[in-house]
Amino acid sequence: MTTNRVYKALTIAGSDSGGGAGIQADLKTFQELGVFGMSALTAITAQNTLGVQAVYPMSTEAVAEQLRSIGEDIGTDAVKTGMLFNAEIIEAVAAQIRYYRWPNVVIDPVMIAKGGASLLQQEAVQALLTELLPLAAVITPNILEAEVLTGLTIRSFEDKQEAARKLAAYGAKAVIIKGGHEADPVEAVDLLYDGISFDTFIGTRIKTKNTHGTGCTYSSAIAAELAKGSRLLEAVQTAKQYIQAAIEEQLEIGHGHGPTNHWAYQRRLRHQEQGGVRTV
Ligand SMILES: Nc1ncnc2c1ncn2[C@@H]1O[C@H](COP(=O)(O)OP(=O)(O)O)[C@@H](O)[C@H]1O
Ligand SMILES: Cc1ncc(COP(=O)(O)OP(=O)(O)O)c(N)n1
Repeated sequence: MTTNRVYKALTIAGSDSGGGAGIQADLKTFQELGVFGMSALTAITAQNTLGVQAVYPMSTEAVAEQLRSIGEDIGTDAVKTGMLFNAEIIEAVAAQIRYYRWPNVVIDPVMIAKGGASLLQQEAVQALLTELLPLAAVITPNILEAEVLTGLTIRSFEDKQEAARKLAAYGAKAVIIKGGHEADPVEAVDLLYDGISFDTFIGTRIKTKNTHGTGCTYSSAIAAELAKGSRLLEAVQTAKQYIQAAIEEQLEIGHGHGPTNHWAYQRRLRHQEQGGVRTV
């Protein structure tokens, strides 16, 4: 009997009852990319495609205890953090990551949901910068999050480069400034800085309102690929392909901003393997 090596990834994030973002999006992404997914819940949100109706944060004890359960028994090959909500949870998460020396920490600095609900208290920004960034293999802010974290106004490519350098100075090994919210009607461009040089990842911009959970999905895909042993550049390349497929093959779910499609990426790979012959 042969036993295959199982790669594991842990998401530390909030629950989205509508299934589009948060822990639900993260676990779907891990599964699709062939990684065993685990979770530690930081908050429960009552949420759907129309917005966030309520937020119920977990106690720091509950968050720390979930992480201990994983650390004492299972371990992980990568960690992704999403909604962390307050400074106390951030400190508890950082302490456990340090204690268990978990590798491949991907930080998605979730702040505000699409409808405007706050998923991170303003006073927690400093804790994110000083406690979590030094542990990060990569941090993946969108433009607004990069502005809040750096205090810069980001308008140009040079602004994005400056923001990335500033975030790397906090100790993050790499920074990706995502371009999903930019005005470019043709391309969605993400900028990667690894502390030495810059790379861009270019996707075709899809005109759609169904982009709920794109940031969660993208950062989880990076974490899953790192868990399997990919280098950061390859991991981001795969994540970009995953998110492109997940946005392009839209799902019509709910009445607002619909979710990403987690079936799309593997379907495309199968299609390519079959020499372009599409099976239903
Ligand atoms: N309309 C779109 N078309 C193609 N790619 C997109 C679109 N919107 C976002 N993306 C991509 O999805 C990923 C997540 O980015 P973004 O939406 O900016 O994150 P967030 O959900 O954190 O705001 C990035 O790779 C970004 O370029
Ligand atoms: C529980 C929870 N976590 C994170 C988010 C934000 O997800 P994101 O991928 O940034 O997508 P939008 O909120 O922009 O749709 C969330 N909404 N809920």
